[in-house]
Amino acid sequence: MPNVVELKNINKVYGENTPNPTQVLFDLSLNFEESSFNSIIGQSGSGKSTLLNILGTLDKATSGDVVINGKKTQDLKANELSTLRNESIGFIFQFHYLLPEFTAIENVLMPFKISKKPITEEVLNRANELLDIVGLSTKKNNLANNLSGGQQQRVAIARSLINNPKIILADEPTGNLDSDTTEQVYELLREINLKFKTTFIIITHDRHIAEKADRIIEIKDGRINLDIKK
Ligand SMILES: Nc1ncnc2c1ncn2[C@@H]1O[C@H](COP(=O)(O)OP(=O)(O)OP(=O)(O)O)[C@@H](O)[C@H]1O
Repeated sequence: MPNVVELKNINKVYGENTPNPTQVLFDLSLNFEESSFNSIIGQSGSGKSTLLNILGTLDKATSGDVVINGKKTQDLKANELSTLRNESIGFIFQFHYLLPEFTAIENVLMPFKISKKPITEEVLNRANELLDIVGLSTKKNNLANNLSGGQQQRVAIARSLINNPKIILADEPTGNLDSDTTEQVYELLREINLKFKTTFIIITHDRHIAEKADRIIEIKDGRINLDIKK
């Protein structure tokens, strides 16, 4: 399978021009194949979120290259970068950031509303299909506020898929959920991975969950400590 994301010699220094710069990523290189299901583990403070933010072009590396879908992101202008991000990458966070006063389906459609893109019948059908896939077809019109934590995270998963991204980046997507719901949400992510061939890169502190991925990458002190492909 071709690579969908490539990181080449990534260094990240926070507070570069301050008296106390801190380097948190060291010459890190990683490739992720199309349709792969990857987990990233590592101790608190090892650099996982920093890495994911750089992968998702939400943050810039101090040096090194990030290539997404064959495009070197450093060469892109801010608007080109946000287009690439919107079209290619979906994000799932520990805290789902749903809008509580909007319904499930309105939240799924929110990326379109925010970017003021027209909600065509095709988009609406996709939102409905995604809510079916995440098991919420009967809750489409419920306010996000009135859904359980697991259901809200399912809405966030559906929302991350509305643009049909090639890549989903997830930072502790089940960090907030009990263990049964965690299992269910992971099963769901795997199902989506197989159905849509979406590449998943998931940070988790849960080793048991990490073991379910095709590949486990452990970050330690800003470097790759383990890279196990099954
Ligand atoms: N904006 C920032 N400015 C300065 N230092 C930062 C910033 N963000 C993160 N750091 C530092 O960089 C290091 C790596 O942080 P990061 O959040 O990437 O780790 P992590 O592995 O995701 O941790 P956790 O599992 O606790 O979320 C930490 O020492 C953190 O304090």
